[in-house]
Amino acid sequence: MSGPIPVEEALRRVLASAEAPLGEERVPLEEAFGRVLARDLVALRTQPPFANSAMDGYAVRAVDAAAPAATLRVVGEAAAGRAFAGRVGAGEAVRIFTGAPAPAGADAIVVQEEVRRDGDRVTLGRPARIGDNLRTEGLDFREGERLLGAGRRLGPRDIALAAAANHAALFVRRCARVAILATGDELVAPGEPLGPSQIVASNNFTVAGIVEACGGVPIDLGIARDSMAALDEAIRAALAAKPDVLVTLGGASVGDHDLVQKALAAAGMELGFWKIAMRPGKPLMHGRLGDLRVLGLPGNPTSSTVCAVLFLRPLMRALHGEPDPGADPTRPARLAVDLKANGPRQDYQRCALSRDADGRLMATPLALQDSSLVKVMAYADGLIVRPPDAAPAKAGDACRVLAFDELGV
Ligand SMILES: Nc1nc2c(c(=O)[nH]1)N[C@H]1C(S)=C(S)[C@@H](COP(=O)(O)OP(=O)(O)OC[C@H]3O[C@@H](n4cnc5c(N)ncnc54)[C@H](O)[C@@H]3O)O[C@H]1N2
Ligand code: MOO
Repeated sequence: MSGPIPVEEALRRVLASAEAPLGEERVPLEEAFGRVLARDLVALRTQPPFANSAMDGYAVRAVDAAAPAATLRVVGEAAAGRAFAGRVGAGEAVRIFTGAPAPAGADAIVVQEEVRRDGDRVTLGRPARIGDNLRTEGLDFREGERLLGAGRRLGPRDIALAAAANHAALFVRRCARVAILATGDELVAPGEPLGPSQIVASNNFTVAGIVEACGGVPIDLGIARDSMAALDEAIRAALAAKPDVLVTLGGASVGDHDLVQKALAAAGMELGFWKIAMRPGKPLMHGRLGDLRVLGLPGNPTSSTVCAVLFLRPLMRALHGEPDPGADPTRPARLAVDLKANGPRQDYQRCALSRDADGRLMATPLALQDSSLVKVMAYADGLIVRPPDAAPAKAGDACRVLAFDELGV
């Protein structure tokens, strides 16, 4: 086996294993939130379909309303959903409400606060100009217009746009199914009785949450013990669940009880790579078991989380057909403290993020960086990314950070 590969190379190989986006399915609009469009969204209608009033007031002909204190005769009414059937003629006005179609002949709306009404007469407080308070047909969008591109993850405003464009259902990508298998004799589920050498499994919750944040469906395969028999059975259960991705947790390193890779190989997995030049997360494993993409995440809680953010998230974005799934997720910031030179592994330091007096993003590494610490991970705002062999850095120097809330993790 060759040595650890660089992070970029590992990401490239993980993304290559997505091959093509998952298939598409048609879902009602009510179920489209968070899904990824599989086809461009094209408007089925023009919005607004007719010129309409932006205000409650009177529809007039600007030519009649040019003189100061012009008085017009009110000949009818137009409300939202109920147009005025006639035409506004010379010296006439139509009472109109917000959203109502502009009557034929009218080319301006005078707001009601600026008129005096007396029976069927209305006297304008000031002259009107053509187009005043009118919304033109197609101001928003036109039938046939491409409104959203395939690959767009749908938020609430996108779904409103689809509704306005008269789509009752949308073609979206099938949600990636991600089976999650925790491994280790020491693990029990929260609330279960704990033996003397045991701890509570937590990584599976991080990964399941990240899967959901990426629009996927987590499939909890529970905890497998550190034996070939238990792992074989768990891998069979994983295959039966027909996931798109299998994530294993723990047992990825070199210890006598780290059997995950061996069990997967026995089940027919073709190993892609094992070990990356990064910290935490060095023993990450990637392979293929038939159609299934396998990501073996290291057991340390920080390591599994960092690997899920850096590799599982882009893999899911690729499976969902989102654009540029491997895009650099970092942004620029400044260091709040000095940092020592980095070693040969790309380093991901848990950090707090804040703004300085000038509003610049500042990154402060948290005091404890041990990869076993769940609390530090929960409290961190993000990660400072330090390239392999980075030189010592001073407070105020530029750095790159990955902000968890921006990535929804
Ligand atoms: N001789 C060496 N030892 C280790 C190396 C190495 O290169 N040589 N690498 C270290 C690094 S780096 C990491 S990371 C860990 C990863 O080891 P494994 O993936 O085999 O993980 P485990 O040994 O199963 O567990 C490590 C640690 O994490 C806890 N754990 C595991 N699963 C969960 C879970 N679902 N929820 C919460 N905590 C979990 C587990 O109890 C262990 O404490 O190996 C180093 N060793
Ligand atoms: O890579 Mo391990 O993930 O350093 O703790």
